[in-house]
Amino acid sequence: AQTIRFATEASYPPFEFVDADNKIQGFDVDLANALCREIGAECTFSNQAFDSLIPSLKFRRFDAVMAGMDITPEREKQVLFTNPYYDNSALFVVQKGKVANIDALKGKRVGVQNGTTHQKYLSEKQADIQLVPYDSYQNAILDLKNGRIDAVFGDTAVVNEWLKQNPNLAALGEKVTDKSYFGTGLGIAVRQGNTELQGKFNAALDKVKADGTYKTIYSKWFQQ
Ligand SMILES: NC(=[NH2+])NCCC[C@H](N)C(=O)O
Repeated sequence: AQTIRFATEASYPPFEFVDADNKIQGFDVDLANALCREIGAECTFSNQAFDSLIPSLKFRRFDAVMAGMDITPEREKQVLFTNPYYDNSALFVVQKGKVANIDALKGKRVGVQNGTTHQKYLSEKQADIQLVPYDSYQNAILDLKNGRIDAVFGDTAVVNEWLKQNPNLAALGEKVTDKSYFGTGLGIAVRQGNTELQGKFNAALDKVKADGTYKTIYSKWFQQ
């Protein structure tokens, strides 16, 4: 069978994380495995720094990137995306009672992961916020809990997961859905020109959406 090598950055539950047995798990992994079953391919996952995913894909170290990655016009200049597989938005998280509203984040320190749409959005749209870049969102949340930073900005489903694990954290303000950063949804990236794999993924996505597999996987990982 064909082998499809996926790369991700696995500190991003519920999309992807490393479990107690050192296995990469999550919504993206379950969905990728369902797609691979449709395609009749063998799939492998490896864990990389988020900002190295697109460069490594271009260098042919992997065949596909599935990492809670937003489809953006800027990334589309470098890679080819499948149709969106998840509707995305972004949200701030703070220590409960510490920050009144998004305006109050002016001059404050906000953690983001390097290479993400969150980093780009804040640097371009919220220049008054002091950005603190992290290699992983796990480290950003640790610093938020320790009070080294004032907020973290991440994908809504991931923020909801942090809120579940940390009763002392709270969401701040409304979801951000600016189309040029977060609006188009998450996609699987393949190399420019690899329309063959893109086509297989899209056909498999249609299939798992139609036969209920997608819904089952979705309900396993996201609270309704
Ligand atoms: N696996 C991860 N750490 N993903 C971070 C994704 C963040 C954001 N959705 C982006 O595309 O830039």
